[in-house]
Amino acid sequence: MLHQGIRKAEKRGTSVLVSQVLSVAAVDPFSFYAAGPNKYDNDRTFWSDPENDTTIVGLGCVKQFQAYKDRFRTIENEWQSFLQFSIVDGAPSRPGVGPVLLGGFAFDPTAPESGDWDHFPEGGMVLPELMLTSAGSQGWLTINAIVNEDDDLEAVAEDLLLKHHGILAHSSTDISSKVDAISIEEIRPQEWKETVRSAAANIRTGKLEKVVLAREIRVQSSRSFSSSRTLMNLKKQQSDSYLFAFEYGKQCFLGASPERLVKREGQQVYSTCLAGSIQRGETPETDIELGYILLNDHKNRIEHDLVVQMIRRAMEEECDFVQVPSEPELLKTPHIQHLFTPVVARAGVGTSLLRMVERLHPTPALGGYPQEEAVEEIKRIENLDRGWYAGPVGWIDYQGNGEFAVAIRSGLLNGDQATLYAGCGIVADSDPESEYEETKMKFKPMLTALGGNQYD
Ligand SMILES: C=C(O[C@@H]1C=C(C(=O)O)C=C[C@H]1O)C(=O)O
Ligand SMILES: [Mg+2]
Repeated sequence: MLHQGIRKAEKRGTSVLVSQVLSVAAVDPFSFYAAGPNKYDNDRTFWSDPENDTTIVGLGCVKQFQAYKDRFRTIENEWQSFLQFSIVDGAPSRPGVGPVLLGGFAFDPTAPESGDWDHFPEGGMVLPELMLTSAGSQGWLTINAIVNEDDDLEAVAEDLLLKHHGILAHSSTDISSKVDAISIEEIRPQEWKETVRSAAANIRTGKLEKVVLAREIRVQSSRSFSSSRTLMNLKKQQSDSYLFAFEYGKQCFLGASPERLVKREGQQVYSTCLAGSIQRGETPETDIELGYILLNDHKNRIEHDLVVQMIRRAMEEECDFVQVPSEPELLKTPHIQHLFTPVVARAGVGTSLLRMVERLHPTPALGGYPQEEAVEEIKRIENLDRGWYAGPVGWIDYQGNGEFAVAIRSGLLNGDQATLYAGCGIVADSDPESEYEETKMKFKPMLTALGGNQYD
């Protein structure tokens, strides 16, 4: 394959991607991720979906796709032209194997920056050097190399072998899920409640119907946080969520989000409307009762219905046969239950996964309604650098399949410190105190994974 790649590079006068896929016995994705840092210092990516259909772990990076202006289209176009000169060998016809980009996008590239997210691009997706895709008992290893016309075949092959040797056999010592003592610092909670109060008042008099306001907390640990340990804990504790992790330098942004933005598999397109929240009950009876209250709560239904309305319209513009149930159901995660409406459609001619991401982001579940006014309002009043929080994170393969979730229930790990983010949908009759309690619930998945539940 490498040989063919170099010949193709000679013929075209350009560099060529050679992507070799090997079928491997079941490999534990967490050990694979944890084995990474020795050879792939701080350049790892992780993705898994709630159904465990596709878990993808990327180590290293052979090419970065980064963009600020028109970031979704730019990356899409660059990916497409890059793929024109590629050789893919051994790939089964299944999504997420072979050349795959993994990455994410900032919530709002035009928002002022605090410096916290300096290592993260406004839009950044990486093509890993070594990638594991696993699905049940099956696994595939994709090895990507970019070759040039004057490359020496043997040297390239040897280099690849040396680097990848031992990764699969490596058994990591870093994956015990033990957590350390942590302390939590809230950042201006009173000021946040005041912002919520005035945002709700503005909604009652203005043309904005909903705005999502987020806040952050800082967590300090007695030793450095480990992204592999945190991912392992999230996997155990939040098995019905998407897990994601993206390393940039010494920082790692990771989380367990219950919210799909959009998925594409062949011609099928899936999206999710998720908004409206209530706590879990302590007994099965109170849990059912709380679910019933949520399903019938006027304020939460407004929060939710605005999301359905917007997603339905966007899907109808880009797709055919859009199906949206008329009533929401409940989606229960260990710390919180939500109103949930799934959306299914068939891809329209000329649309693509990243085009759908662009069209949908930010939905009123993360921005507000109407979209543009809400994003402006967030910039004006929120006083938080969201960075990648609430932005789209996910993957796209060389055939256009892939999936993006919205990066909520997440945090930025930075040595022995972490910043966690949570927000909620503010509508006309939002009460600051109960919205504050709602954000507390939304911090719990990450807090529990990082250091046990000490936030009551
Ligand atoms: C913004 C977040 O969550 C969003 C807001 C919700 C709400 O306000 O009810 C529910 C689910 C999410 O769409 C978050 O978790 O940070
Ligand atoms: Mg809410």
